[in-house]
Amino acid sequence: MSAPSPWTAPETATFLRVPTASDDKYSRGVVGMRTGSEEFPGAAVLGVEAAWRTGTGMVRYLGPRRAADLVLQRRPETVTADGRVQAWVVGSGTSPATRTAAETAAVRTILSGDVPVVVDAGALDLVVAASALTGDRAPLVLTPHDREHAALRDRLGLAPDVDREQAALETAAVTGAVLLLKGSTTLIATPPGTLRSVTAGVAWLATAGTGDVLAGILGALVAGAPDRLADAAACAAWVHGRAGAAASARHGGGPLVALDVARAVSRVVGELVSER
Ligand SMILES: NC(=O)C1=CN([C@@H]2O[C@H](COP(=O)(O)OP(=O)(O)OC[C@H]3O[C@@H](n4cnc5c(N)ncnc54)[C@H](OP(=O)(O)O)[C@@H]3O)[C@@H](O)[C@H]2O)[C@@H](O)CC1
Ligand SMILES: Nc1ncnc2c1ncn2[C@@H]1O[C@H](COP(=O)(O)OP(=O)(O)O)[C@@H](O)[C@H]1O
Repeated sequence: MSAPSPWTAPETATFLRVPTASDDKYSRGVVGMRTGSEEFPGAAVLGVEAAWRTGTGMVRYLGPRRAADLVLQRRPETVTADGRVQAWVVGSGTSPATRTAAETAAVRTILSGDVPVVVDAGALDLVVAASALTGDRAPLVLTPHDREHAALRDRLGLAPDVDREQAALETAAVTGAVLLLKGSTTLIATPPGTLRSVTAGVAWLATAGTGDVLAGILGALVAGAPDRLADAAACAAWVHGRAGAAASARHGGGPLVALDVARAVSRVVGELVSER
């Protein structure tokens, strides 16, 4: 296996879409988010803020009342009515232990649809091996951190203690999904066997909620380019990393909080696209 190839700033800049005179909110892509719960309502706010800040035509948020109220308080632009979307984000701020049967059914319907889905945190338990599928399934990007990846592999019957890069490629191949494996080095593995790495971040990103922000960034990018999941994943990780660095730099290189990272995304995107 060859070493992963590093994803670069110029690749990120080229990937990012800038609206033109002929765009409207729908042509730019709409991201739908089923995130947050009574337990973790803040994750909904973080992901929605990040999606808006990445640049998207619309964010639809569908979640528990308390989370929806908090989302609207922070971002009244958000649409809380169901409707057509070009990408879904599911699972951030949810837990299989407390997920209702109705929510499980709703997420399963999304997973078996044809719109691409970012599957994070508490929805990863609903991902099955591609070989176990009897019908169609949406194109997926899975976004576990290392512990969530280990749990996913365990459930899929894959060996523990495999080299991280090799394991990422194997999980992608077995699930048929793009795998974005979070960490100080984030890996993006694809089912056919490509492997990219992203090290754009800072260690201050090791704080609660930054993964929820990443899922929002990725959802927005997928909605704008639903046929380029692996590039969207690498681009999201890169933008997230730089936003983390920018958020820390605003505080003298000190600690950041997840909402700072989401807020910094607009500037990171702006600077990248103005340089191309
Ligand atoms: N603001 C929000 O709404 C936020 C919401 N969030 C949402 O939370 C959900 C769960 O995500 P997660 O990554 O925390 O879950 P997970 O991998 O299962 O980790 C649990 C593991 O950690 C360990 N552990 C726990 N406490 C520990 C300690 N003090 N010191 C050391 N270890 C400790 C614990 O070990 P144990 O206690 O069992 O020994 C277990 O192994 C998810 O939906 C996410 O989106 C987050 O993004 C945060 C911000
Ligand atoms: N030491 C680190 N250096 C750089 N980035 C990190 C580090 N630790 C975590 N990150 C990044 O921060 C994010 C953490 O996500 P996650 O573990 O899902 O947190 P949460 O569940 O609290 O939102 C990921 O994007 C990860 O790549």
